[in-house]
Amino acid sequence: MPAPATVADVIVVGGGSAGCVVAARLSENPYCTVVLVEAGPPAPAPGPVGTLPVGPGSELVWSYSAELEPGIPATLARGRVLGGSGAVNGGYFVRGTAADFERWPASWSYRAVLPYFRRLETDPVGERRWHGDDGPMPVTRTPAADLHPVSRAFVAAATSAGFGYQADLNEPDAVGVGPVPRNAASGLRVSTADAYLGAGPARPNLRVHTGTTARRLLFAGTRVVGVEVEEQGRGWALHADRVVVCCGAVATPHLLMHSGIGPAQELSELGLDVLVDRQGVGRGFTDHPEVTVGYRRRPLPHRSTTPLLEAVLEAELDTGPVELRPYTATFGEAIPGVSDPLGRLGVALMRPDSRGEVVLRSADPSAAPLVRYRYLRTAADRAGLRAGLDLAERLLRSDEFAGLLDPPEPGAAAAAMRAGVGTSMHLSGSCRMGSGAHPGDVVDERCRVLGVQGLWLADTSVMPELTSRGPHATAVMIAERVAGFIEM
Ligand SMILES: Cc1cc2nc3c(=O)[nH]c(=O)nc-3n(C[C@H](O)[C@H](O)[C@H](O)COP(=O)(O)OP(=O)(O)OC[C@H]3O[C@@H](n4cnc5c(N)ncnc54)[C@H](O)[C@@H]3O)c2cc1C
Repeated sequence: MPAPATVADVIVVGGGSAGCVVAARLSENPYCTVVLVEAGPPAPAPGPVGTLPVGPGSELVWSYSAELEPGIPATLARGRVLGGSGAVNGGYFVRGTAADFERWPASWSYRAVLPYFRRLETDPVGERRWHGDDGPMPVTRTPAADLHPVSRAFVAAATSAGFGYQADLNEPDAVGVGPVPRNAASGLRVSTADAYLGAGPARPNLRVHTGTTARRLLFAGTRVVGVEVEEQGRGWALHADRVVVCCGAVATPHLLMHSGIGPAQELSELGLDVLVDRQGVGRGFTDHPEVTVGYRRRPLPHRSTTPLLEAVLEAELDTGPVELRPYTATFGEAIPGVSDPLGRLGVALMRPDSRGEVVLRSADPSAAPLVRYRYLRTAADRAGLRAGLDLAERLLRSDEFAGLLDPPEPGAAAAAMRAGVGTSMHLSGSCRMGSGAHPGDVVDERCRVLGVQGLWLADTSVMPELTSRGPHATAVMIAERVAGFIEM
């Protein structure tokens, strides 16, 4: 017997990095009733930002089948817990740059989004005109004196190689090497569930349903009227005439397609009814391909008061085309269930040309889609990544690293490239924002789904171009902004 239907002013589907923000901001209005639906469990107690609970068997992630290049399979993790991917991620919290937002519609210029970046954070570092003093997300950096020896050697090697030192990587045009801003406090990761929902007393006008999975959006004609959900095997309905989908860049296009919004031919071939033919749903996403140069570490004389695993990534180098990430822990130390004894310097291509797609494999909404990356399809992408790997090899062989590691053999960069590409897990842009004139546009500049009424998207799926930094801080900014568009 189905449970009774529930009615609210707004339903937010997906309680991840963005969804928690949207639900919290909308429910600041006591006259607006909000229901937040999250498939995963409630937020766990904040854990050390240097440990990522995403390894095999983790109960806090969705595992998707992915194909990075034709014939190169991979498993892709995304957060499945209140707080979403931001509750399990590496804690690097770097904004997109001013140049990144020049590639977005003019209404999302850096000038337009800066107030939302400031509103979401408390960051005592840097010039006040760029930063917020009283926002929910704490932003911290490892002090220079406490840097892990690997981070310290990396900063010294990069500056000796001619790269500028950048104390605040969240300045609008920041490039160079410097400490990584993190969404962490006292070494513990702070997700948006912690920062926006955990703080303060529960609000009577906000109901949070964890362990509840949205299967389909419900429509009357082309107006959204609610969401069909499943909780412990029972299906029931939630009703509202405003729905905000925040399921992340894989699950948002999946939910839209199962609701009849997507490439008509693909939906019809699976026997799904087509409500609106939108070619861009699931198509054209980008992510930062990453290849690491591995090395054998020597025993490290880490004498700071900072615990060794407080942060996996304390410092980084942004050159523009690539980002170099000197991980301070092996992946075996950082990810429970993973076995990898090598130290690693990651190299990620930050403005790749190659585009991927999220493809339905079944008409059953509980069946996971396939994520096809099509990484490194262009010569420019391959050359850009290769140049970054050569730089990584050079830095690791520099004097600054002497004594910390066995320098990689000459040719390590080429060998790393041959060994195959990995992913930064920054998948974005699978339901891109635009004017509506382009067949690939899925939402307008206020993030309303084109062709239907009452439906918004607010997560990394809407990014028209992936930022040249990790997307987490930008996801929170998008959520802050979209909440303002919906306010009752
Ligand atoms: C392992 C890992 C490490 C990363 N490290 C970094 C990093 O250090 N820095 C950085 O900038 N970025 C990082 N990222 C990327 C970043 O965390 C994400 O891009 C960002 O958190 C995405 O936010 P979102 O709101 O779009 O989606 P998510 O945070 O993924 O939220 C989506 C939510 O929707 C829920 N959901 C999905 N489908 C349904 C459904 N049908 N019904 C109900 N609920 C549903 C999910 O369970 C999830 O909670 C990392 C990602 C991963 C996976």
